[in-house]
Amino acid sequence: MNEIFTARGSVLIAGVTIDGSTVDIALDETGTIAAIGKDARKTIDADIVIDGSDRIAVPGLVNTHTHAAMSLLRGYADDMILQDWLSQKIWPLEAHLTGDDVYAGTRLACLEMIKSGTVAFNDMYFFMDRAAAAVDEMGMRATFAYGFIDLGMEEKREAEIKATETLIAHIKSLNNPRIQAAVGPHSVYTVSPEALSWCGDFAKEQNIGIHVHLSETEKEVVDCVAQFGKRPAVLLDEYGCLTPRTVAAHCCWLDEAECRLLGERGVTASHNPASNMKLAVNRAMPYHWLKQYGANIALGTDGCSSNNNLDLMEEMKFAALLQKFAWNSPTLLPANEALTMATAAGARALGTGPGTLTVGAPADIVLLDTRAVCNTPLFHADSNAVYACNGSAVMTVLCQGRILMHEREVPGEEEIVREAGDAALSLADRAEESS
Ligand SMILES: C[C@H]1O[C@@H](n2cnc3c(O)ncnc32)[C@H](O)[C@@H]1O
Ligand SMILES: [Zn+2]
Repeated sequence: MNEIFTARGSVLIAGVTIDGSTVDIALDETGTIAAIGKDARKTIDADIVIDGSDRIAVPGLVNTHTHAAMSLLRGYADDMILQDWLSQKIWPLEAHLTGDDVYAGTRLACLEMIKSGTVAFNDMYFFMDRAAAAVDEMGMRATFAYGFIDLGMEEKREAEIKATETLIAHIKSLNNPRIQAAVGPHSVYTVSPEALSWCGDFAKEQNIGIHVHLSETEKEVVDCVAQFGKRPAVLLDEYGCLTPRTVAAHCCWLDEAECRLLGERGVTASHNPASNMKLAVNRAMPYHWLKQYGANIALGTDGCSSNNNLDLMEEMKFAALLQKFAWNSPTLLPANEALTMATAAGARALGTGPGTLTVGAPADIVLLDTRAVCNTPLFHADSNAVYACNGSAVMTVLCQGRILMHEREVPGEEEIVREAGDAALSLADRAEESS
């Protein structure tokens, strides 16, 4: 293994391009950006030097909505409508998941995210203690929520409460600043009002965030209004589930008043354009209203079964294009705003720092290849990053100053891919046998 992955200490990224200027970035031993500038190399006696020539530095990307271990379900069930997809294909398969599957799937997801420039993600799934172990080994940051689904059944609610409490106690016991916990009520159509109320109270008591699917489909809104007499965001608010630490995924069918509500509560709306288009949810998140009312707007990929990859570089382009197309406005969501969604807004959502390349910020840094075809010519770096490149332009990734990928090499890649492939086949076999 390249010794750059095992060496510890201060790091110098020498002669890298930021905003069109060539500078050094000096990182101290704690993984913090200590200096940026032409003479930053003089501020440290670097243990590790990374050559930054032919590289553009951007902040590490943050994926604010995914189900990482669904990497095992990539291509398992495509081209279906959401309710059928979940109830006929995904949930029956997930009933056979084991902790070992989630560990293997999360490692594959981490590998894929690292290779496309993501350093942190917001995860909602099952066996999250094993997902956390995978993330710790891979060196990324993540926030883990157990996917709470009670379907209105009291017995199930008790079990989901226990699973949530157990996960949060476990994550807190790790005392690892890269690994956080959240409460994860799946949605208003799978979680009873009693359970939503418990989730809101528990998140407040534990001083942690909430991760929820919100207004993904028109059916969700219509059914919610028919059952409860109010729209999904209003319902969530009633039960204390809209807070400055809530990440609401999708938000496609919010009306203007709900966008104002999200803005007032300081909620993060996680836009997942590829998943929304693939599942044909038939409306794009109202970016313009959410922006107007001050909501934090970030980006997510959703799981690998509805995307079908975890490349946030690609997702920036989907976001910018979908918004323009859906709302008939070529000026909506320009490249610099797509980059902000994928970096600073995501970091704000998960509390992982400013999500910018600034002195004092965590050294979560991605180096893009200026010699890649997608970066030639290089009139506007933001434009190329959003509209021309995908994750394959990412050459080096650092998280908290630790080098996770260098020159596209990630330690252990072959074994991670092999084990995840085996786990996916075995999972599908077990599901097949029982059907
Ligand atoms: C945590 C549970 O959420 C399921 N899931 C994955 N993608 C979506 C989606 O787009 N909408 C709703 N639910 C989703 C996942 O399979 C788990 O069961
Ligand atoms: Zn989802």
